[in-house]
Amino acid sequence: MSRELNHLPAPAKINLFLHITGRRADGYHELQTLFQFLDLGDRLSFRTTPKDSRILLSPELPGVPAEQNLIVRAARLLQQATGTRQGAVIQLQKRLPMGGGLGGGSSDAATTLIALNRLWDTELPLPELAALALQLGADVPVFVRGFAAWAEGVGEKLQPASPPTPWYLLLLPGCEVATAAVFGHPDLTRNSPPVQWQDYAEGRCGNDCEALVRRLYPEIERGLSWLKGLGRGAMSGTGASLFCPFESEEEAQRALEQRPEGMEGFVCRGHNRSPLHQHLQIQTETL
Ligand SMILES: C[C@@](CO)(OP(=O)(O)O)[C@H](O)COP(=O)(O)OP(=O)(O)OC[C@H]1O[C@@H](n2ccc(N)nc2=O)[C@H](O)[C@@H]1O
Ligand SMILES: Nc1ncnc2c1ncn2[C@@H]1O[C@H](COP(=O)(O)OP(=O)(O)O)[C@@H](O)[C@H]1O
Repeated sequence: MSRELNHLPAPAKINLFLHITGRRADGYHELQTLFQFLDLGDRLSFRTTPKDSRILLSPELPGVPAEQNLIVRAARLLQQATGTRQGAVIQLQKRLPMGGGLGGGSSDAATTLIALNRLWDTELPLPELAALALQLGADVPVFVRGFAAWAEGVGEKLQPASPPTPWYLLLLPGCEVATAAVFGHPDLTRNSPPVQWQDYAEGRCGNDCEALVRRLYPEIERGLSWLKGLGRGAMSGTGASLFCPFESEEEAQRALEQRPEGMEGFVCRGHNRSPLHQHLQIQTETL
């Protein structure tokens, strides 16, 4: 019999700081970062097809053929790992900008792994799902685990963390930044000394991609210099999304109304437990 899960959240993440501490022999970069979730994201609906193993996704994303979409790749990976012959019909409501440093594609993939693992009764434990997730991208495991985390390695070594959960103004300068292009740039800072939690707590951590990305993208420079005039404005991941914490929703809302012309913005809240895990009542703290 066909089973369904509808309107599941695929939340955005932000990197509260991002340091690049080295480069591995395979070209991937060693990071230190602090991930937090936002109550803003894509939505996904799933219906299983017990007698048809195809994975059907609609709508297709512009410029991303279905077989390259992380949702379809996640579903196929779970089929391969478990040997299930079931398929699924998946609907995507895309809200997060692509290449926005908010991890939208990675979060879609994680929501797919968690939803289909439940609907297909394949029952892989979360740590095993997180190991599969890493094959899809460095950012996918944190969305599977579902707790805000201090991350090291390429982003897969995760320690639960409880940073403050302020309101944020999220500002979208409207450009797409390719993660691979930033990591491949000769001018990127790649030798930050390792830091500890105390360094973050005392304001000594930033985003090592920021100087380069500001130089390459004038719109990001414009948005970030405006946000830094308001408070602790920062860039998420390799860009392009920008954020600034506020003590109240009203303050964030007032800032939103004065945002630079031509830029989209949202007021949202930071969460140390993923909205997906809250929605499905997955016990993250027992991991
Ligand atoms: C930088 C971060 C920080 O959260 O986020 P985004 O800006 O993409 O959101 C992530 O580590 C991104 O993770 P993710 O977007 O999953 O990256 P992947 O698909 O694994 O990698 C894309 C490309 O970036 C480079 N890459 C990625 C991660 C890493 N630690 N070192 C790298 O050098 C590689 O060239 C890789 O081919
Ligand atoms: N479901 C998906 N949603 C968004 N992007 C996807 C998806 N599947 C594959 N991609 C590809 O991954 C790239 C990075 O997407 P995204 O995760 O949104 O940005 P970022 O890694 O900067 O946070 C996109 O430009 C797109 O080519």
